[in-house]
Amino acid sequence: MIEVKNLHKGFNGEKILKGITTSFERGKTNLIIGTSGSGKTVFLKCLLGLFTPEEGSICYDGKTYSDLGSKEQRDLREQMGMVFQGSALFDSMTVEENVMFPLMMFSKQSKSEMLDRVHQVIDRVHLENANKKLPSEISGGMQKRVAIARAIVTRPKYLFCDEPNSGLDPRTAIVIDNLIKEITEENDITTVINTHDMNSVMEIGEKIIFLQKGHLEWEGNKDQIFLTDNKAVTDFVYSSNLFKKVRDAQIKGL
Ligand SMILES: Nc1ncnc2c1ncn2[C@@H]1O[C@H](COP(=O)(O)OP(=O)(O)OP(=O)(O)O)[C@@H](O)[C@H]1O
Repeated sequence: MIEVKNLHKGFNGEKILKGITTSFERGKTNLIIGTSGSGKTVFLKCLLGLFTPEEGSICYDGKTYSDLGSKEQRDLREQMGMVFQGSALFDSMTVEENVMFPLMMFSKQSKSEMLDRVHQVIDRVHLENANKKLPSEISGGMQKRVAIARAIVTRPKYLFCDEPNSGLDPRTAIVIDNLIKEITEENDITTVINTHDMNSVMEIGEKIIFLQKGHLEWEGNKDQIFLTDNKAVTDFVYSSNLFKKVRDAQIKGL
């Protein structure tokens, strides 16, 4: 579980995050949504320990990051996995080498133990026939699977995903969402996903926080989001004509 209290972060005198308090449960897919520029990526980078907040605290299963020494902070960061926007795979490395990379950096296992683990996660994301391929030889959806495999190969307690669906067709996007949700449940990971995608909200939004100009404007789950009358949230949810039409059809009883 991650507990965030009164988090403030700014740059050059401009306040970006303005006192965010929330929590993310273990074994659940937690989503951060909000309009462009609302501070979602800055928040995710604070959770990853990449940005130091000016005020407030982030507590990971009882350990408050700012209270830890540099070695303990490093140990904690090694318990975090990250799926970057656009996958961020190494072009010149095969699928297997990409997935192996974090183990080479952080693990003291033997090569054969590492390879066993790499094959285990590659199988888990259903890429068993792509081990020796380069990223350029596989589809965008498969590249996301590699990125997920690489993020979980070190058995992280915390998984952060920045727009894991970007660039995918709607059907593949849902498959990737559900893969992240299944892996989160199976491994009891605290997963936090930054997304713009209303399909993701409907599919895997077990907890959703809505940021607006650096404030936490609303929080709830995928059912509650359709019941709220918070205008900022409804403007976001119904910005798509599809959702507007579904809502109008429901109101008319169609
Ligand atoms: N390293 C930085 N230095 C200065 N300003 C920054 C930095 N990172 C982000 N910002 C500013 O913080 C604000 C929020 O940016 P952020 O990337 O968190 O928004 P976002 O909600 O993720 O937007 P989007 O959905 O478009 O990715 C923006 O005004 C941005 O310019």
